[in-house]
Amino acid sequence: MQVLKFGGSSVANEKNIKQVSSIIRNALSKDKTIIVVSALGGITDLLLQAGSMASNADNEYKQKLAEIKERHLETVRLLLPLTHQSSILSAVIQLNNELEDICNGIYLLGELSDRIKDRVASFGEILSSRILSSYLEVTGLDNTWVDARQLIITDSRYTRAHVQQEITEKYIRNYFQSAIGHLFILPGFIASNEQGHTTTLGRGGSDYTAALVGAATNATEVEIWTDVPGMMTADPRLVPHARTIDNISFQEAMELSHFGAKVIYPPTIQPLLNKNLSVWVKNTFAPELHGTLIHAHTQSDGSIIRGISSISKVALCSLEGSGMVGIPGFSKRLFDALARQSINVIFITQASSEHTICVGIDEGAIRQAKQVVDEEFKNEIKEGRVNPLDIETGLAIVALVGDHMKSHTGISGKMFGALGRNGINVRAIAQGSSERNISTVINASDVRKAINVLHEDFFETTYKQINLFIVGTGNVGKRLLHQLEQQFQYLQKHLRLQVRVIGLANSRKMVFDDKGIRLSQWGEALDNGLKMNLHDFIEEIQSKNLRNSIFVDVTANESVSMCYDALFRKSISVVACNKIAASSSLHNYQQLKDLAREYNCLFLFETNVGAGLPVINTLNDLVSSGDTIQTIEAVLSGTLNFVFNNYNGERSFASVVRQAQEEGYTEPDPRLDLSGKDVMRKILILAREAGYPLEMDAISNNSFLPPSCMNGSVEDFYKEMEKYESHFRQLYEEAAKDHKKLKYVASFKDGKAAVGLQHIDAAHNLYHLYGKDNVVLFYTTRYPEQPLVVKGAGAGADVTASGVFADIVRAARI
Ligand SMILES: NC(=O)C1=CN([C@@H]2O[C@H](COP(=O)(O)OP(=O)(O)OC[C@H]3O[C@@H](n4cnc5c(N)ncnc54)[C@H](O)[C@@H]3O)[C@@H](O)[C@H]2O)C=CC1
Ligand SMILES: N[C@@H](CC=O)C(=O)O
Repeated sequence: MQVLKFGGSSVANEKNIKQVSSIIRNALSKDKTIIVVSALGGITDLLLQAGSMASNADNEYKQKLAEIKERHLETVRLLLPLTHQSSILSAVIQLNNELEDICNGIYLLGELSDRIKDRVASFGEILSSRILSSYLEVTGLDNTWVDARQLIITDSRYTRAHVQQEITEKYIRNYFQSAIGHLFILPGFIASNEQGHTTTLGRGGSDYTAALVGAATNATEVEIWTDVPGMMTADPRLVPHARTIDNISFQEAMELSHFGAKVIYPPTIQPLLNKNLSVWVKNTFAPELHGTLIHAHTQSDGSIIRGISSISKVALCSLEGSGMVGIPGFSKRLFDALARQSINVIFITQASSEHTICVGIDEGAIRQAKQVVDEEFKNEIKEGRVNPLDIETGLAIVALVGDHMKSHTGISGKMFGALGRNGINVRAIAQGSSERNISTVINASDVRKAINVLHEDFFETTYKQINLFIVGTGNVGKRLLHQLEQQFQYLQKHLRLQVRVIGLANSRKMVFDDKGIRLSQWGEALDNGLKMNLHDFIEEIQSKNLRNSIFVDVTANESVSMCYDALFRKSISVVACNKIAASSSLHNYQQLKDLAREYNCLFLFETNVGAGLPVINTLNDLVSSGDTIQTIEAVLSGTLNFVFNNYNGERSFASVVRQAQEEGYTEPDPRLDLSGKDVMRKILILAREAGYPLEMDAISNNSFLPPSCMNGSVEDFYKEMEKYESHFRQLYEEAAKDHKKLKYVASFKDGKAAVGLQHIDAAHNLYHLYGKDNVVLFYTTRYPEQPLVVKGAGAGADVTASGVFADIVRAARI
């Protein structure tokens, strides 16, 4: 014997009923079959509405009844050929007439008792099962319609009747043992009491009917057919990559169902659990899919976490006070008080200090909770031993569920780590000693992010989604976007990172796309975007509240650098090639680093020194492994190195500088390079990263640029430099006559930093530097004589973009 139960969506209309019949036909080829049917989708609500309207003397109930009647008649008309409609049509009409008589009675009496409610609601399952039975008959599947009220006997708690197990099991067993035939159709949800009055089984009632029948007949298979592919690892509306769970234990199913995965209502499956029978959850509309097998026993398929679920609209109620410590009975009184108001407690925590007890309840019940608890503890509150009940709303519970969590360490650590890295504040925690469920209370606005983060960490072997917000589409920005586009597949395949640009801006425009901006067409997308407003851009990033968000600053703008702190406070990592923040006041630099640490995110600016060269990371590695930086000697300006390598007086100094700008080595304002300011920033950053608390104004700068070149615009600067050509030639010739090269050298020694032009001879470490190269010499405790050297191209859009890219990957992999 096998039992198949079809829910309301499976029999919602003629098309679905035909699909159900093909599943039944297939099942019949294997074994004798009992079908349990819910009402046509939406009908139970309509029936109860009609009853309630009638009791409130609202004439509209007649319209509801007409709607109910028409839905069923229409289904019959569409399902059956005209020649076979008459008997079922008259049965449907007769049942609807009976329903109408009852509702007229309710209208006249102005009263709707629970008993009559059950009577009204029962028409849904009776009608659906009769229609299905007729259709199967007409299509050649002989069957017997069985009135479930004859087999399932309950007490008289109408609307949520309790089944009398023994007698029910006996009736069902006896009936099916002697019944002739292969196919039986039963209305789910309905039963009767000892007086023969109709009762209903409450929430999940049809599942319960199937379980009772399955258990009593020792069915080989019990299948719950519904409109989803089975129980899912998370709510698919929140997590697009949620997948069906193949196997799950009853206990896990119960935990997940309690937390929102309402595919089945496990408590109603208890009869099967008692008999160690398993249940399949299958999709009516994709029967070929595996579905979910709910086992009586825990089965290990290697997964530790089975699913993630959530409950929204949760309020946390905290009872707190010194008067609670060490005094038995407080919690009992709290729970009794809540129970008196039928307030369901969905979450409990109490620290071992016993100073506070905290319960989670539905937000809808907060007023009654406050009233009843404050009343219960009014004496203690008056005496100041307990505070009035504190209630916080706008919360939700997110829970990890899995039987095997108990045999694994580190699950909660991983859970809280993932939430923390994404700035999700955990307000309360509960884990039962069964270790089957770890529940956290978080802000409701963080639920989507939390579930996705956890899903990614615990289930997705595919990839982690990284959400980028990039500001700056100039020389470096353009190359970065190009590299991101080119490397998309590589990152996904080899690093399991799916990197999407969600927000993009320059000084004119900004654009957002939650699915990721198409990088082949970012220019067009930006042109069609909104007028750039930095404040709005940052606010949008914060309100999107996406997991694994990274802000990328590819500008040279101070206002942009001043937004980092707000981003860190939302646990959003910042990657910057913009040097302004790291070379701002020591206080600001330290505060930004502290904030990033405090909010579990990263502040990465490797490209601030040496563009794509691994200068800062090398320095950090030395320091963190216990080395001490004693001296730094470096050439840190790609622009100046390029200029002095290419200038020999044959063409003007200004034209060589212009070439450096055209080739993308200079700052957006090349005066920063020529004045030595850019080099000062870099040596300042290196000194700070080496652990020395340096300020910019403590750095001496032996500049070679005539002060008047700094006046006016960039074009004025070029014109002014032309006027000083003889000055630049003289600088060159003085060095050249001694076979020396001009190098703009940055040094740091004994806590002091200096930058300036120097003559370098061929024996010097800094001499052999070509093109736009940079070189950094670290003399440390471990490298006292021969320095650790980092050398290579130190400017240029491509190498800088690749350094920014590497920082993005670093931030993505935390
Ligand atoms: N070129 C190089 O070799 C290296 C450059 N860098 C740094 O890279 C950064 C960018 O340099 P480039 O791309 O050459 O500059 P760029 O001038 O070509 O581009 C700057 C971009 O920032 C945007 N921008 C400026 N102010 C903005 C604001 N308030 N809001 C939004 N967008 C704004 C501009 O619209 C432009 O798209 C600079 O900070 C520079 O110091 C760092 C290392 C090496
Ligand atoms: N303008 C800079 C670029 C890198 O920071 C330089 O020339 O070095």
